[in-house]
Amino acid sequence: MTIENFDWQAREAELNAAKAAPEIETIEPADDYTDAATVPVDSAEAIRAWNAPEADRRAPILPGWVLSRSGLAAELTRFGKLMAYRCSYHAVRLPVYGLRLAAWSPVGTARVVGAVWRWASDAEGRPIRSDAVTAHDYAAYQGLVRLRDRHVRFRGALTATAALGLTGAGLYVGLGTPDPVAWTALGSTVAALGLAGKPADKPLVTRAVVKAKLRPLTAPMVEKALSRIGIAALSAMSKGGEGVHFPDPITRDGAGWRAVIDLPAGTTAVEVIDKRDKLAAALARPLGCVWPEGQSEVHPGRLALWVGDTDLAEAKAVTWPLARSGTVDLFAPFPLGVDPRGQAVTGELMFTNWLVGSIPGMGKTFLVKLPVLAAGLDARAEVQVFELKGTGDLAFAEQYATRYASGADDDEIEAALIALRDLRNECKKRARIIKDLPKDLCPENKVTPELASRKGLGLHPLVVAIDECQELFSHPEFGKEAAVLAEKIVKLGRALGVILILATQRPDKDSLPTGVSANVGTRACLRVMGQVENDMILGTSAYKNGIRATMFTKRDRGVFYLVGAADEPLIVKGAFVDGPKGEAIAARARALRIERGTLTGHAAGEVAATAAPAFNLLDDLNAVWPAGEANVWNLVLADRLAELRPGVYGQWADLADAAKTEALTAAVKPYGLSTKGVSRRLDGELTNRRGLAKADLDTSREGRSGGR
Ligand SMILES: Nc1ncnc2c1ncn2[C@@H]1O[C@H](COP(=O)(O)OP(=O)(O)OP(=O)(O)O)[C@@H](O)[C@H]1O
Repeated sequence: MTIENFDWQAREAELNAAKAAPEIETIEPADDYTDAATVPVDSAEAIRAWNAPEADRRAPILPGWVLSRSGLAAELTRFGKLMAYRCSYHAVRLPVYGLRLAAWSPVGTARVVGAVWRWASDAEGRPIRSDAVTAHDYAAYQGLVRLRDRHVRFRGALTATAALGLTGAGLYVGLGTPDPVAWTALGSTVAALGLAGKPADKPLVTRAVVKAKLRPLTAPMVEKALSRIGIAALSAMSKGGEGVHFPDPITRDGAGWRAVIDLPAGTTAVEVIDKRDKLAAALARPLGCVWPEGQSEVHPGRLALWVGDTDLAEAKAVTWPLARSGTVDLFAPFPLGVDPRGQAVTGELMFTNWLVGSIPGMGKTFLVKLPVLAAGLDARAEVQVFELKGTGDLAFAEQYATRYASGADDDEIEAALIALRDLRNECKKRARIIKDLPKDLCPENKVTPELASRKGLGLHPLVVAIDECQELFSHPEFGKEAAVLAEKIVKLGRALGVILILATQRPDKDSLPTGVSANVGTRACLRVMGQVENDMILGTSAYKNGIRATMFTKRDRGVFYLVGAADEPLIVKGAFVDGPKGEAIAARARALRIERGTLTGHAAGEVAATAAPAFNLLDDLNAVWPAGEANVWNLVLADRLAELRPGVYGQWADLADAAKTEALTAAVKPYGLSTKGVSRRLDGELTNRRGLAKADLDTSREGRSGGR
């Protein structure tokens, strides 16, 4: 449209109509709005109608440390030790305090005598009497003098009596035979006079405990610290931006303070966790005292900040409650360590596999010791240990383990592989046993404590620990098979009482199969250097959710994130069991097995299972058997076996058909299996070759598997 043909009249009418319209548009519900921005977004009706879910959060009646036995013991011990220290400190200095009091007592005597004299002579009335004289008010003066005389008479008599009494007592003490009462009276009098004569600027006792500059955590402190850690939304607080909110009061929690904070809208707890070191600097506390955690179940912007009195890394090593005595029921939790508040943390072994990871030297092997020892202290459990570093860190387990190997060579790595193969078969065997059990004995199709306790049934807990498992999984020859087996065991063994504990110092996808890391239930991660390792051990998205073992420093030995043991991820300082203690506990584990009659395998001096043949032909045949076939030719089976395990049967693949048939016939003979003629139609012609029957194979396998 050009300016010439613009309809001025229409436009003017439009403007007039607009002027006449009311300034505020009233909105009727039935209006047909075309402009969404004009629709009110807060509906009072909807708010009224909303039946809000119960969201009260109740503060605990008693602080956490009172309810936990270890927390209470820790607080009482701390208080008792402090008191004992204070008493000894002052007891040693008692003579000095006595001398000080004796030295000050003459001045004290003078002060007391002066005060008594002023009182007895009614000295306080003197200024008023002087005022009456100055004012020539003789009547008032006479009244005051009478009052004074009355006072002086009464007070003088009282003072004289007291003085006589004290003099008598003094003479009695001084001239009579000294007795404890007399000495106590004298000492108390001198002490009281000494205190009365104490110069105002000199203390009698020196301070036993000079308080560290620890101040209670307060809201302004937290706000100030948060505004200094370099997060824009938090820095804006000091310039009048949106502040943080404290939904709960800051409370004492264990040996530290706990603040729950709602961060400004749009800021997540993870952002703060990421800046833990800056937060510690802003609070002027050691890094090991400052433990921020997210509470994503409430909302991602909720931060729980715990500031301890002492550095977790500096704290004394945690004693394992089972170190001296006690047994374990693997169907119940066993002690693992303490959280930063000092509260006990437990772990479980039944129905959950374990994955432990960290960079070298942070306490991984010490942590693996705990479940291995706990399994030892349950006499029902069969324990197998493979320590593929070769330093013998888990050698204590030789006392009770059915299989044990320590070393970084192929022999030990192969021993671990053989154990995995056998575990896989054990899983199959147990699955069959469980399937055949009456439903009332095994309602959930998994091992129960009763079933695990039945001797001979073969459903006892079977715990297999592989330390430095990256050596196995990244092995050029055994790695692939081990990965497949471990994944199957981790997935199937759990309910069958077959538990794997895997520890690695190289959590990457070549050293730790993703099928294994994705299916493990209990994860413990000591210090790692990056997000990938963190998530490999603690689970996908752990890093994103603020569960970051990267925040541990190199001083945090034995400190780890534990996921899967409780509803929430926990920071734990693991119990410390040194070499001699480990041996002593293992000796108890051995004694328990001897008593129950379950000491077998390596610990019983039998030729280690690691020396067993590197394969079990019958199980391998079962694994490659074509589904649904009753009889199969040898040469088909030989080809399949060669494919399954090239390192063992690979040479058969190159043989002629007849030689293949012969080789397998010879190989199965020692197992009591014999071949028979099996007919097949080949290119329309019926061909007969040597083969095996599934029924015969099953009978032989049944015959070889025994119960524990
Ligand atoms: N719970 C703990 N409390 C205190 N110190 C511990 C704890 N666990 C381990 N440490 C210390 O950490 C050191 C290293 O522990 P450990 O040998 O278990 O490390 P690692 O991670 O297994 O190392 P590598 O991967 O090289 O085998 C130990 O010598 C021990 O002194």
